[in-house]
Amino acid sequence: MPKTLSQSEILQLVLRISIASVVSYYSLKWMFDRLDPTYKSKKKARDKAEHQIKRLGGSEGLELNPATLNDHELVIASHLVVPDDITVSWDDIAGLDGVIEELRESVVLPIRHRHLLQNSQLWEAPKGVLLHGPPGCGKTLIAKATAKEGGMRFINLDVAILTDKWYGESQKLASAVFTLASKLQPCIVFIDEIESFLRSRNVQDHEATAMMKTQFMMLWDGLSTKAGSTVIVMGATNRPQDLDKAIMRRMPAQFHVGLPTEEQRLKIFRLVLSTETFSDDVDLNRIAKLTHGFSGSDIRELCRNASVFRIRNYMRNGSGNQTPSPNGTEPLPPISMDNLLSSFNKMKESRMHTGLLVTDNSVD
Ligand SMILES: Nc1ncnc2c1ncn2[C@@H]1O[C@H](COP(=O)(O)OP(=O)(O)OP(=O)(O)O)[C@@H](O)[C@H]1O
Repeated sequence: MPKTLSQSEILQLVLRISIASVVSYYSLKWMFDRLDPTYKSKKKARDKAEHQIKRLGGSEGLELNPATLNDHELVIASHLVVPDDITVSWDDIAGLDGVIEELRESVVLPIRHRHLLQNSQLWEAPKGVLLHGPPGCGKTLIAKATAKEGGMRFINLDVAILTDKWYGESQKLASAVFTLASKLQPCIVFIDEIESFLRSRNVQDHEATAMMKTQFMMLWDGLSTKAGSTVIVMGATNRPQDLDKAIMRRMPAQFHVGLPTEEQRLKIFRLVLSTETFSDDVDLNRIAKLTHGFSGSDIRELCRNASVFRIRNYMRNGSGNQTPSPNGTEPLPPISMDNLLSSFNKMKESRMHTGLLVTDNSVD
């Protein structure tokens, strides 16, 4: 006759089975984690995310415990930029006063003064903003400055992480973007090259990609209907024509950030050189005229090169050797017109070789 177990024996057995299950679960989890080739980068992202959120808690009193975030939210949070780290403000952008003024009125003021008109749905910031135009003309700069001026947290979303190769991960990450942004609000989710993952849907789309896009839009709509939500998706693109029409509709505020005109280039030159000393012979009007087709980023590069030319001349002694100037105590000479022109000619030449020289006169 089989022996019946006493109550304490049954309890012991249950306890042993429970302990064995827990140990097996964690051992297997540990093993699978390490088998995942992205384990190390995920861990690094998690550590970075925790660090950034703790900093937000310190400087802005954000009450968010990183331990309450799920793995996917932590991956997204690793792209969080803390306002203290945003060094850009409106003052660092030249020649784009019109765009700045509109963003100030439509995004920054409603967010900064949201307590004033809590019940007005008309004075709400748009849930989507699109900045479009050629590379290097200040789209990222504008997005960061808007976050800074609006006192908003900034998630610089890298679209590559949303296209995770593991089935189902993309959707979870897309959902994490919005749940995290809501916890961090007021918050801007910035997506550079937004057309690369929200391009017009077509039949060749992988099923998982199509589902991720649909889910992204549903979550975005969820934000729009949530009263008082201060999460803004800000997209930047060089190819607005490639964007899905449904996405376009979700970004009612759209701004063209084009190649600067001669007048705008002059303003950018003045701004970039405002911290430098330059000689009396520098004619900024002339250099602004010459640099037709240059972006703001090109102008910065031109000035940086001019500064390199200046230092190179300074380091050369009279015989032209690459040796420091006598006893190295002479003050650094100011940037000269010659330095700027040498830099301009160098850039023009390299652009001719790479075919990047703009010959379209419409921007001026
Ligand atoms: N209007 C501007 N005023 C001052 N600096 C500018 C301006 N436009 C561009 N720059 C300079 O060029 C750099 C690059 O600009 P930014 O990254 O904002 O361009 P972008 O339009 O986002 O380009 P991309 O499409 O390549 O991301 C800036 O960090 C800044 O130094």
